[in-house]
Amino acid sequence: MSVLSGKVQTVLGLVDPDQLGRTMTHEHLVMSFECSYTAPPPGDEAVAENPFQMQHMHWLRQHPYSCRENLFLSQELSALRDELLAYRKAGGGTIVENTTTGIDRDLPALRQLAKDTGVHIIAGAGYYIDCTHTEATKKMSVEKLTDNIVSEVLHGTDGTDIRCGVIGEIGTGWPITESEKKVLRATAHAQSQLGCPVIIHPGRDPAAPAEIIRILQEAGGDISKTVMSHLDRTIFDEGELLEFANMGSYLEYDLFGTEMLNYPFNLKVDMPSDSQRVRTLAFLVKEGYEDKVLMAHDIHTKNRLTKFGGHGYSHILKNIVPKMLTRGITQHQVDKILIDNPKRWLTFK
Ligand SMILES: CC(=O)NCCS(=O)(=O)O
Repeated sequence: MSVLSGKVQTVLGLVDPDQLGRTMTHEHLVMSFECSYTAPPPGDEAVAENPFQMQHMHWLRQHPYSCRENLFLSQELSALRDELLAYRKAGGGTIVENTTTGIDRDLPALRQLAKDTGVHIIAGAGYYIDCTHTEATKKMSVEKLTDNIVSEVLHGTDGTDIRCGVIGEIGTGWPITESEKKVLRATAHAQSQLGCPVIIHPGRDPAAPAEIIRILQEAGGDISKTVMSHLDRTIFDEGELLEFANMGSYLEYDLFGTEMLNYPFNLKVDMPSDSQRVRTLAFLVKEGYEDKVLMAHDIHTKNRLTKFGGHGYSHILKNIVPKMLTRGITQHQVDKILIDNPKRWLTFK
């Protein structure tokens, strides 16, 4: 038993799990996504230079990663404060902030946002995908990586005493690199020491989630306390989805609000619509996975903020939940997905 057992760790300290309320388990508030910049389609360079105008909003939704300015959520603290106040008003209680080392985590800013708005914010420990690993990170042993992650949870990080309450999002690509495999093993070792929640960003291939679970399992991770993110753009076949669900992790649909015809990170992928996401959730609930499903928006670009005409952090609560209720998911099941499942996942063993 540690001092963390039975508690949830927010950027303002430990809280009782019952205090969390409705929880988005995969968001970003303060981050930079510069690592994922992709050049605009030929001919669109001028729009990409100056996109924050009404007439360019559709372009920005279709090409969010092709405008550098769009990749710096960290520049929008005042808008983020307004977003969180609106989220509370819409019935939200908690946000898991998945920004890890490599995409510019800013813990003091998260603490200030939590103080200003009353929303519980839980910060993420660990490392994002390979291309953001420094040379020093790549050279670290699994033991050293484990110690770093454990310390981020127990003592705080980035020169602060602000402690992380989950490990992740831990980034992986496809195929998974050697450096990412080391981080996954360190994640499992840290989790087995701490009894803490873990959340994973898989590569964009249907085989990636299962491969990650195998690596974590072999290293002693607790799959029942692990979330597999971004399933909406990763597994499309219902049979494969059920096979993966059977491995025992939480199943996260976290790109609600994302609308994109050509997904630049894998052009073979057809990004689903919100209606298709709801249909998949209804399928998983029907198949008996209502205790495993989680939801979020994974906001990581500016155009998705309401300030810029985006859907904001309250989209699920305001628009998606009513739709779920018309598609065979009961209010009791919605409460499981938004309250009970996050609470169980986030509570330290
Ligand atoms: C911040 C982050 O990693 N978001 C995931 C974007 S993706 O397109 O689903 O990989």
